[in-house]
Amino acid sequence: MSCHAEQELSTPDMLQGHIELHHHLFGYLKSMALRCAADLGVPSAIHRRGGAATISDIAADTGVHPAKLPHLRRIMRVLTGAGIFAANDEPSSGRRRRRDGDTGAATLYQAAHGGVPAWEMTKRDSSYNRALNEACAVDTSFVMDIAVREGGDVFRGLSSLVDVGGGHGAAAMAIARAFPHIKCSVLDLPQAISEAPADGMVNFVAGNMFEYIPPANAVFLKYVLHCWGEQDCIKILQQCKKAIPARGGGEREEHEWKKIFLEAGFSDYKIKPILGFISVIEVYP
Ligand SMILES: C[S@@+](CC[C@H](N)C(=O)[O-])C[C@H]1O[C@@H](n2cnc3c(N)ncnc32)[C@H](O)[C@@H]1O
Repeated sequence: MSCHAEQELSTPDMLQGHIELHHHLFGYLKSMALRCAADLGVPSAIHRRGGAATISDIAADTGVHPAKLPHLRRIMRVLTGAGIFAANDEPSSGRRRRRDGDTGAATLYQAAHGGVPAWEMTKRDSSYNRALNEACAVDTSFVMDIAVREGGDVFRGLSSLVDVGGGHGAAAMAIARAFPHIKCSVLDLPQAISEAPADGMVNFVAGNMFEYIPPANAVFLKYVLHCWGEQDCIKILQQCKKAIPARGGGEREEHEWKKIFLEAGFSDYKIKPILGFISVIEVYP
């Protein structure tokens, strides 16, 4: 047996490894989904409909509550991907959004933990808190080093950034390493911030993103919004918007000028350098 751990791996190899790890991590989903479909009697329901049924038909015939339709749709998508069922595109099959109220009062996590939401559990159970923060940090530092290398252009031109729900700061640190001039902060709940590594690279702020986000040129959110229903996402994004100062006058890059010119109705423009960094911009109607 051998292992490639000592070798320098290319980005595609690293990403392939990451995908394979996720396949193992979530491998149980297929068997759980299959068991769920069998317990609900989905195959018989389809059979009784002559071999083809919509998700709504299946829900009606198996007694699945209408509020759980998005969940049934996801289970069927997993099993279709696994080749157990086949799908024609239903008009609504593109909808993947989770809405507040879809799941009733509690999420699956809450149902499995006596009604306690995940971020309340991190406050109550220090070993769970540590495990979750460390797991996020390890995965995030791996992904972010690659993301910054491959798509780091989005951070160019920023002087400050706040990573909201940034945990132990792995993403903010990757950004700060690649762009040392960007003042990076992390906002997270006190139980996450209290154990974050204080290396001076990143400024940690304990708080609640529903109440206040420290001001910065840009707000970064990674693996945060997917934890929340629609209404909560809107509240978080409203706080994000408040944190980013409205843009007044200032220096702009070419693509930013281009957007303004085109939105103003001009058809084209030309930038003519004339002296050092001074240029003339011609704008054509
Ligand atoms: C799934 S983790 C993602 C962590 C990090 N962004 C990453 O990708 O590794 C979600 C984070 O949101 C934080 N969080 C949850 N509720 C929060 C709130 N009300 N205010 C600030 N952070 C919150 C959690 O503590 C946790 O660190």
